[in-house]
Amino acid sequence: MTGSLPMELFISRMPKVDLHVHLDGSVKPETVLELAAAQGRQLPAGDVQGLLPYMQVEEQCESLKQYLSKFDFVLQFLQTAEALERTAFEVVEQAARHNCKYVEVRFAPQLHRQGGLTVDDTIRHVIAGLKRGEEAFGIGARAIAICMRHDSLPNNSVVIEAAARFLDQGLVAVDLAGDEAGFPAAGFHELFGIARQRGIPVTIHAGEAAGPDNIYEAIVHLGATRIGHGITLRDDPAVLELVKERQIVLEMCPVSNIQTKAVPDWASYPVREYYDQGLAITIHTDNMTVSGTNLTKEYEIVADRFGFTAVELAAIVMNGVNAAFLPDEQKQSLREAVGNEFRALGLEMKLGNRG
Ligand SMILES: O=c1[nH]cnc2c1ncn2[C@@H]1O[C@H](CO)[C@@H](O)[C@H]1O
Ligand SMILES: [Zn+2]
Repeated sequence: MTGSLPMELFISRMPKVDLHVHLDGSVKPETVLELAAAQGRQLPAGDVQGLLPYMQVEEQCESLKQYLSKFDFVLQFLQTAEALERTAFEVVEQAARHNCKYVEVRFAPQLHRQGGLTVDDTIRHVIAGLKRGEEAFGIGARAIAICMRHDSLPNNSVVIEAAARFLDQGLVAVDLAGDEAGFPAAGFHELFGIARQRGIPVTIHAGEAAGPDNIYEAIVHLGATRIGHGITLRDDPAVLELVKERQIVLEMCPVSNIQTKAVPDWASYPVREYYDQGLAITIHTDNMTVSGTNLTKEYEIVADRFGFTAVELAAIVMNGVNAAFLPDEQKQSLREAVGNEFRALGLEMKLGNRG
């Protein structure tokens, strides 16, 4: 029941959270125009329409690798304090526009050092932008630091050690992203051992471009309590059972998952299957610009294609609230704020789909 609201309106108005959104994949083309001018850099096009092909994947994207090639262009402009602060602020702005109440913005510090910034600098500037966004838009925003799969152990260790210094200062977790098929999770035991030692929460991209063994590795050996995507989970019933048992959260990003060919088509997308099995699934954007998406669109698609009701969508949002890397007290106020908004939309809700 959505009360008297048509589904589309309900979805656009409902409170949401985005726990999986990359900073460099969510830069507005308008902003690149201004950053390029300020930085004295040449652009291949002088307007938003002309820039889009450099920033957004084509319909016929074949793989995660091809998808990842889109990030090179935008990263040139994200090498200064100003650019990091501004783009972090603007991710919060874009999220707030879709009535997102809380956003965890992830980025890879080592990809932003060509202008001489240290890893600590990059984290500081991103957090500053998120804080300004929190104040301007009245929503919550935290950072997640990403280690890149192709990077060296020393470089990635610096990221984890820096993350430890910013823990509870605006940064809440660490992640591993990049070419999953080329660099499986098993190669990162030592790196994420540091995260465990330092007590940093972990989410790992896994089961997106490789099999469920990567999900197993991420949970058992890398300490992940949340999994980015986890699409291939159904290929191994034992790993699926482990995810269920440990209440591991799946950060699903439908539009991106279709583009990277995590599944060949919508008919094989497992969101309904996972939900009905009682897995703690959540819905996010991954990369608003690269994927050409936003939170409203993601929820519209799953509602449309998989027949999720308003009550079910609310349960998915609540799964996200429960999975936020926030201290209990802050999570509780987020839960109350989100619950109140659902009630104002005429929905009596249960908290998540796990009963
Ligand atoms: O869906 C994804 N899977 C794996 N890696 C990704 C995905 N989206 C973005 N990145 C990678 O994360 C870096 C830091 O944000 C991006 O530059 C991109 O290489
Ligand atoms: Zn991602």
